[in-house]
Amino acid sequence: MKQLKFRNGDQMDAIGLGTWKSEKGEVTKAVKIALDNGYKHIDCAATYGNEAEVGEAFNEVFSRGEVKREDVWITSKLWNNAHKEEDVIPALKQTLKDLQLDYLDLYLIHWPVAFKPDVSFPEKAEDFLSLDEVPLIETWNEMVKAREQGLVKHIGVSNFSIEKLKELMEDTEHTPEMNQVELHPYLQQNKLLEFCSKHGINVTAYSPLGSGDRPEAMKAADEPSLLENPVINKIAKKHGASPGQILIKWSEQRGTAVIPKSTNEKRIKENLRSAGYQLDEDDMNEIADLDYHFRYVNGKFFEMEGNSYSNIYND
Ligand SMILES: NC(=O)C1=CN([C@@H]2O[C@H](COP(=O)(O)OP(=O)(O)OC[C@H]3O[C@@H](n4cnc5c(N)ncnc54)[C@H](OP(=O)(O)O)[C@@H]3O)[C@@H](O)[C@H]2O)C=CC1
Ligand SMILES: O=C1CO[C@H](CO)[C@@H](O)[C@@H]1O
Repeated sequence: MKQLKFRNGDQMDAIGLGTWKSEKGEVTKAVKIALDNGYKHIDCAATYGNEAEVGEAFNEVFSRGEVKREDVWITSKLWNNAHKEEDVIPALKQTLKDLQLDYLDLYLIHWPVAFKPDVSFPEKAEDFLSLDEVPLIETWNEMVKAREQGLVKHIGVSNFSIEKLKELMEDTEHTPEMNQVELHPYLQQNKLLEFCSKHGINVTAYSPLGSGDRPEAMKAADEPSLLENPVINKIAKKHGASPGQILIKWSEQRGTAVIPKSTNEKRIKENLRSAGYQLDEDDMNEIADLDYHFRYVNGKFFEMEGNSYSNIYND
């Protein structure tokens, strides 16, 4: 499997396990299966509501001693209601407590969007704070402090467009080390990848399989299926792989990290085995033609009449 290199020489396994929508009753088992079967990279977030259950798996596996904490890359994310200076490190400490860890490998600002501290998920325009009220640099400076204090090894962002990255980088000498964004054959993010590569920012691909288990309210009526795409299925047949494995391999082969979510034992194992395939030039060219600029996780749920957020992705 490919490794992503960080500026200080640290390395991260390209394929990790996602945990959004993994039910509390299932996620402990899923993370244990992953770690016992060779995963060395787990993606978490406070807003997934299951960090305590993920932490039970870490505690059990690390105390058994076969897999060591220092051999696993653990990412989590600062939720949008803790962007204020005084809220960032307390939110991180809560995540560390829930995950039963002393440090994270990577901590990300989840979105370039801020909510009021008592809002978990916004329902109306008044639930938001504008980026004039809580500038991203205020939040970022606390992320830098968290890294200086050793609470996290690396810091980065998520759902940041090129414009948002540029704005932040104008205000700081501490360039983000990671941008985690939606990325798959229907949203290939070529310009963003080029920008990130130029500035030494690693990229992680989220929703690589099309996020089929998202809440219905987040789905468009006529959205295209990645797993059922005929080109992906033809390439899968050619290699004796599953369509999911081709989608995961495609991201890994392009040099990004990729974090498919599963709580199913067979698919957890199958997804890690994606690394063993190799896509040839014809496969890569055919997949390159599928870039429809289509988003499954549409930031429109943060764009409300009367708030200051519009066109979050600068599409
Ligand atoms: N930073 C951000 O804003 C975001 C980050 N993320 C992160 O990325 C992760 C992955 O994205 P996510 O949106 O969950 O969706 P994915 O694209 O990973 O799709 C998950 C769905 O695919 C199914 N699945 C898993 N493996 C296979 C397979 N081999 N073949 C067929 N179906 C499969 C899962 O079902 P089953 O569990 O039954 O296998 C589930 O229904 C998240 O869990 C989260 O960690 C996601 C969205 C936003
Ligand atoms: O990671 C994510 C998944 O869940 C959230 C929605 O509830 C998204 O905002 C976010 O991007």
